[in-house]
Amino acid sequence: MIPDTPVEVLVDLITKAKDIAATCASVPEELKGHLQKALDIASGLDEYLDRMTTKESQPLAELYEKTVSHDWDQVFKEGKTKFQLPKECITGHVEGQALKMLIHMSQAKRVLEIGMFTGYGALSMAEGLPEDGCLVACELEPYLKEFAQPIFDKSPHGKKITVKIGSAMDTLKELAGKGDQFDMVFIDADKINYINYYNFIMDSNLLRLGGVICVDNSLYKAKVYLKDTTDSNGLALREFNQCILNDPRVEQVIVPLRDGISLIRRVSVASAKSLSQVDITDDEVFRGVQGRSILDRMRLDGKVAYVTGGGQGIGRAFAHALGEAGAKVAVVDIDQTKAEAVVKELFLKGIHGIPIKADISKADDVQRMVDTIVSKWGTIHIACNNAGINRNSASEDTSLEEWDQTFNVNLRGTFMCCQAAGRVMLKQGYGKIINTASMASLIVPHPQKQLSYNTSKAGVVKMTQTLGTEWIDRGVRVNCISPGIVDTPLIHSEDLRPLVQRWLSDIPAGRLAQVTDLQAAVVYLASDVSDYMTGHNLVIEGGQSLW
Ligand SMILES: C[S@@+](CC[C@H](N)C(=O)[O-])C[C@H]1O[C@@H](n2cnc3c(N)ncnc32)[C@H](O)[C@@H]1O
Repeated sequence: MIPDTPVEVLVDLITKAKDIAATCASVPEELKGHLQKALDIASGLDEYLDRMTTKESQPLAELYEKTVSHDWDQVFKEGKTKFQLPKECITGHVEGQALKMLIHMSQAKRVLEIGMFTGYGALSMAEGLPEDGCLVACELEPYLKEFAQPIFDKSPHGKKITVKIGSAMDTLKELAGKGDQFDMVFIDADKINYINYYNFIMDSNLLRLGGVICVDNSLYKAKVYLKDTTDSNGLALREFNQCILNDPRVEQVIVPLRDGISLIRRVSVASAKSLSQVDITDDEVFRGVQGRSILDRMRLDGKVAYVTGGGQGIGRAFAHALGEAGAKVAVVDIDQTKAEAVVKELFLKGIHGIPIKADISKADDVQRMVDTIVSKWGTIHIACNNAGINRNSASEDTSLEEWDQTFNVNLRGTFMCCQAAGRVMLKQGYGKIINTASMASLIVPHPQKQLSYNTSKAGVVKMTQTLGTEWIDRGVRVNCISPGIVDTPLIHSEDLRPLVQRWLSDIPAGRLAQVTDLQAAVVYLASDVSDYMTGHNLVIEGGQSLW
């Protein structure tokens, strides 16, 4: 077996040294013992890594078997491939799993592979991609696409892979011409061209900012650092590694796995500025506020939030959205079981949550809610006052009981939440309050009759405007979201079905709102990017209030 990695070279050399020592009487036993130990360490490493790495999927195992048992010399002799392809080309189990892990960790969605061979690396990476992820694999040899495709077709992840046959450089030019961009690139083709691929990828923006290039064989059997190297591939990779080290646009680390994998990350634009010929305005727009890109700035990591009415519908969607953005979330609901169920859902997604039972129309409950959160997590940064009720009646028949009930929850309850959370926020000079109002604060939705609801929600907007202006100079922003008609199970009831048809004809968007349509708005209002917004009523109603 020809040694293919630095460790395999070591094993080869130590084995030779040990064989020589065994035939030589003058070699001390201690030296023989050290040689044996060194051999055990070096020869056991790859086998141990293989054994301790999560088992590959069935399609990958099949692809591996099919590749290593194929007669590649015969294929070449028959003229089916332009080049003689050694089966050792294959990425293999440990490296394949490492690539898949990198895809997961970087949350890459678009991946480019240069040099696919039989597709082991491509399928490993595809397994790490989300459902809507995609991987473009460049390969010179048409034979390899035919070889890999039947196994891709057997895998549920194979549909994410598009194979582009031809010279990789031609494919790169085609992709760049279309304005394509990737989160991760795996370079594993002709070594001499690595530097050309790299330069083209960087110069044509094929790699997004923050994206990663993985380069295989960057230790090239240790030839990159051995002084007596004359091998052209070894010298090319030595030069390649040095070029990357000198490039201010990226940072790199070489992981000594198998034949070495370089991880090269495209870093912030600020460090690349020196390469630019154009006059750059080096400000927060260019660098990002505190060096953070717009999506980063919308993250809520470390923030403490609560959502009232969080046990279902819009509140549940808000709780998930805030949690996905990084916040810890107290799920508050009058129904303890529903609050607990949502907290369990959050937990499954790795989000910290606590369930709190509270009736927001009761002052004691509201104060207990705030105290529970503060004693558990120390503070409150984001208060989503979402709980509300909706009763329908013709105004001439509206009872005072209905009016009071509606106002007690929708307006008085929301005020008590704003006040109790606001006191915590004002003390710390920071807070985001997001109230759920309604499109009914702007228009009179019809044909249903809901005077008390409409009026209470108009009150929520005015309260939001007043608090928003009163507290902004002490770091507390108060805004509200006004959803249009939201698609909930209630709406599909026998009674309401005729109304839905009426409503739809009133909505330019041609459909009701889904709770997921409202999620980005709550994250936006909860994050620092909306700091200049206060007292605002963010209307999300598919255009209904405009008709
Ligand atoms: C080391 S193998 C790739 C192994 C593969 N990444 C895997 O996961 O098993 C290198 C592959 O690059 C392809 N290749 C070489 N030069 C190329 C070029 N200029 N354009 C496209 N593919 C090329 C070869 O045909 C070969 O299949």
